[in-house]
Amino acid sequence: MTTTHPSSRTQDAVLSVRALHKSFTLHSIDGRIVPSLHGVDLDVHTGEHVALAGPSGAGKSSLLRCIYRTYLPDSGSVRLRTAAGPVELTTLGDREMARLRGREFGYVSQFLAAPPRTGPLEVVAATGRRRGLDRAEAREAAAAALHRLNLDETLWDVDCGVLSGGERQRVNLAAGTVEPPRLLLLDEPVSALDPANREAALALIDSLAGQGVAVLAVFHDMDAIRQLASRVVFVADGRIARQGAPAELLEAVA
Ligand SMILES: Nc1ncnc2c1ncn2[C@@H]1O[C@H](COP(=O)(O)OP(=O)(O)OP(=O)(O)O)[C@@H](O)[C@H]1O
Repeated sequence: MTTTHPSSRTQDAVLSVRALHKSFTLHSIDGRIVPSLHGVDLDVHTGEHVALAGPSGAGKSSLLRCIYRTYLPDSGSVRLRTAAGPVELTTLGDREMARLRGREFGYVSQFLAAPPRTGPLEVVAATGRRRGLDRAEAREAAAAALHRLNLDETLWDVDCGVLSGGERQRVNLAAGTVEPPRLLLLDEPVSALDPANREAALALIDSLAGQGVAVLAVFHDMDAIRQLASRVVFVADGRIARQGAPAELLEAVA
């Protein structure tokens, strides 16, 4: 078991997080401070699949959100290697951040955010277009992703708002992985899926490393971590407690 991963080389990391701190102020409860992250350091490299594990409330989702800047960290650095070179995300302007989110990195949350009266094919194809595909290519790639995740074709033009939780999760994952960016952040991407659909989703996620994508994913499911991860990072109380190969680390915490 290691506390510092041997391949932590900042220079060629796709993602480099340093000394990241985040706390929340609950203004409705006398300004109570809820600590969330305490100085997280993490590198993720091309083709690596890093799984974030740890107890509920440990700070795993907060870490993903601080990287994607859904949450603004209190301090620290989040550096993304882009086509134009390394970019510091914590201080980036909103317009440039929106551009990078479209093309350079993606975040698959547990919840599907789709415009009203929009069907799965359109939602997934729209992400493909933002990632540089033309209209026809985007529809083709979207159809392939939805097929791969076994979403029944009769649902492809149905308002996403009426889909079941598992169907929405598959649409979300299809959108996240279509024409995948260099870094994908996944927050419990298979939590609502039945066994057959879960296997299809895990296979899709597993294929990303071969396409040169770096994946940073939160999983509660230890079997999924064993199946997919090249490294597991165990988060506890807002800190990285341990990290290493899944076989050694999961055995140690079992
Ligand atoms: N928007 C928020 N406002 C206030 N506190 C928050 C907010 N988001 C997260 N927290 C707090 O930060 C801490 C870490 O939460 P986080 O969701 O990151 O944990 P987690 O490890 O992802 O948990 P889980 O596995 O249950 O999803 C928790 O104490 C949580 O209550």
